[in-house]
Amino acid sequence: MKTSIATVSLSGELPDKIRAIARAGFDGVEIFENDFIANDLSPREVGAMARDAGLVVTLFQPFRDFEGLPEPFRTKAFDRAERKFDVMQEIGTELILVCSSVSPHALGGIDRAAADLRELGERAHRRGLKIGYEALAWGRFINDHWSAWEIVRRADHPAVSIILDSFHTLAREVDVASIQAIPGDKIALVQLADAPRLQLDLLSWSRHFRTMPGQGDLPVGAFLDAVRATGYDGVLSLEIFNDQFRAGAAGAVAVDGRRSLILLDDDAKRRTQNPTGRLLPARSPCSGIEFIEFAVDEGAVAELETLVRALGFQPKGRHKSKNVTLWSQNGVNLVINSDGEGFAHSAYLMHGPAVCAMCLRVADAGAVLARAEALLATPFQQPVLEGELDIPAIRGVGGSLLYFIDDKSDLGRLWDIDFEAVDEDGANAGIGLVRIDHVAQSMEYDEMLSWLLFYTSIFDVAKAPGMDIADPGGLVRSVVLQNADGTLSLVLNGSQSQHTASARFLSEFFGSGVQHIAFETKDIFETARAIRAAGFSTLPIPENYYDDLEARYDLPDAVMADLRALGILYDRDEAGEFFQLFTRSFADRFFFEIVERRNYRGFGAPNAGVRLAAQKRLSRPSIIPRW
Ligand SMILES: O=C(O)c1ccc(O)c(O)c1
Ligand SMILES: [Mg+2]
Repeated sequence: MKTSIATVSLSGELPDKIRAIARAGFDGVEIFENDFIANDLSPREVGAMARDAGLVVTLFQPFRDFEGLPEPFRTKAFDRAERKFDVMQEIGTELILVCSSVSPHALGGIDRAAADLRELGERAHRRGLKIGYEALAWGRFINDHWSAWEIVRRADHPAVSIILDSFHTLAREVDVASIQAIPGDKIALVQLADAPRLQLDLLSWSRHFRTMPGQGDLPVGAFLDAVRATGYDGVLSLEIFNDQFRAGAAGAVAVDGRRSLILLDDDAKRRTQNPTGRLLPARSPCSGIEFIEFAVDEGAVAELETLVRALGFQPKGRHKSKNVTLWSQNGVNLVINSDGEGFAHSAYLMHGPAVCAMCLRVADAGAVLARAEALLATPFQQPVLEGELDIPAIRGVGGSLLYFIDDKSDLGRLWDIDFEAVDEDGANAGIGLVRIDHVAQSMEYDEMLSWLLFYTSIFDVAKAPGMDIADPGGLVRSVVLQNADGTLSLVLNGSQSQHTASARFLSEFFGSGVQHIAFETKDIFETARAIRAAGFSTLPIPENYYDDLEARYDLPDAVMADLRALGILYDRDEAGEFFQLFTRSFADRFFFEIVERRNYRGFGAPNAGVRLAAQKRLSRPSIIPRW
């Protein structure tokens, strides 16, 4: 697979874009005309810069409003094209993208357009250049690949082919099967882009909201399958108009682009009967989170231990060579690391008391690491002592670590190998927590698509439709990623406002990370009472909330009374019921949630605004006087 990306997809000036594209490992670059015009290097210098960076210039684009013009516009359009051919020859690229006309002067008529393209093809041919004709979804007369193909077919010139762009086809819901009627050797280039489903006019949707394949909702995989069925084996090029990406870090966006193409290609190969070429290691099934690790210092360790003890955890193991303790309850494991060296200590110095790592239980840890590396994740290693395990790990959100263990190697005996068992009170079964239900990570809004692709590409998790949740300081975007049996659920939260809890978390915490961890209990009322008995109060919930619950649902009086007394929130869907409560936050950094599910698959979204407001009241004095 040869890959390329349009310069319009990235931030910066043309040289920055070219460097970022080369560094991310693309084979080629599409020079977007506006980027070229605004830059002060000559066409020759731009071409040399791309080639020196190891890139082929796959395309010069776009050439607008060409076909179907009456005179004198027609002659002018051909003159303009000749000038662009000059530029292309200096840059050293063969192919120009002609996009379907939106000109008010254009006349319709397939044969008129075909004749214009034939003549343009002939002129290009004389200079050793080629034309690729693309239908813009909002083109005046030509707005789908099928009509564009009819024009290219009738132009009937060896230098005139079609350019397919997944956005234009999928946004209009043109049947991708029709692509298979186009001969592969008449496809000059394939541009790929995804997008979230939005109720928006096609042009605004395309110019502002395109995403990398896999980050949106469009069936880009089905589009690629149809393209491949034509025999097309040429370049796959990303063309992503996206406001966030234009403002983001070019290097990171380029890496996301490469990741999306590696994934798309691998997924496509897997769908074919006899995949050729090398496949990535398959997504290894994940059966849950083996442990969550907190980095603290000697000062905070006692406070955190008091909290986790109140939540029913008992010390069960001590690391053989580090200041690290395993706290457990019914197979739910928390690791508290207050060692003065190593990764956790660096994480503590950087972020304060925080979750510094999570460990996933997978079928094959080595395969997950290999897949992650092939998908451009950053592996992590630190020295371990003789006899201790070297647990495979990669960098995750906010520089934290994701460890992987499996049962097919010694990694499955982690607690026996690296830890010495402790048993203070073997009979203590905790307060009923049985599972890590989900982990919520806060991040910059602009990072969300990147981490979404990171998780969905490496693991067997799928995204649920995103939601906007009202924080008193603004809206918070929330996306749930979950595997099929629900053993791994990750919630990504980000907000554009600077005033939400999510945003405050980032600024005070020096970066993204875990903001809360939810545990499942089989009896939330008992669990809530046990937390109270341990001397901890939970997040206070306003009476107004309970009055509303009472009005909405016919819950028995005794249940209502317990909900009120214990600060438990409630939700219901078609399938079942949901109960949740929250601890007060630890060091104003992170908090725990406890949930009880009775056939309910969601996350209590209707309650999130109430929770956020309650946390806001506790977190710090409001600047708005209360009277
Ligand atoms: O938005 C546009 O005008 C535009 C230009 C060139 C393309 O290849 C495209 O897909 C869209
Ligand atoms: Mg395009």
